[in-house]
Amino acid sequence: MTWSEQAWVAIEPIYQSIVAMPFITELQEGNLPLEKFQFYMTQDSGYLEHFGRALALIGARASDINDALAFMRFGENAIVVENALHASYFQDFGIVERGVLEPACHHYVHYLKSTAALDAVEVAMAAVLPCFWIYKEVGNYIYTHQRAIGNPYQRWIDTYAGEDFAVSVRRAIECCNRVADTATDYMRVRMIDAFVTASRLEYRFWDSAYRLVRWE
Ligand SMILES: Cc1ncc(CO)c(N)n1
Repeated sequence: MTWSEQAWVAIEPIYQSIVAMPFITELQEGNLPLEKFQFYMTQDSGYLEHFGRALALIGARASDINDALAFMRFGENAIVVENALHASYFQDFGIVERGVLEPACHHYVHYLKSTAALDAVEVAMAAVLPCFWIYKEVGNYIYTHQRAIGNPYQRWIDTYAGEDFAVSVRRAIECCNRVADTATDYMRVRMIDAFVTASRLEYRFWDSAYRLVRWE
């Protein structure tokens, strides 16, 4: 089994709980309450900025020059997408400002930034992989299961179900497999742990948006 196949087996139960969660089923049906989507969007805007910074840092730390370039581009892209959110989605969905990072988002971005800065670069690459891979799978899942015509959230679905995003996802998976090939067993296990942790944080991110969890 490749490292990525092993990693996906480890998160399969988390992935199954994600696609069953009300945030996802209602997004798919187009009946997710606006307030919950607005909460998600503001948090995702903050998330993407910091995710972009973490990716650029991983790029700076990557040993292979092509991996460095790939991660720097991923980082740039995350921030470009953040700008697009600000420019269009914020207006479309009546969001005035981003606001503070609420607990789930705060936890996730700081986990990614500290892992990118202080852990082995292989572990950092594995920690950011769910952000690519789970979104791709969830985007495809919603796209194939949707029935609603005129879903207000269609553009969001199309972004993550689209081929442009798929290319980045394949590249990120390939990179993790390559570094895992020459890593020690201990390092491969730590990479899996990071992949599982970030997947749990993806679950939390959606769940907290659905429940509108804010700082006390
Ligand atoms: C929380 C989260 N994870 C992953 C992505 C996809 O890059 C996103 N936009 N938001």
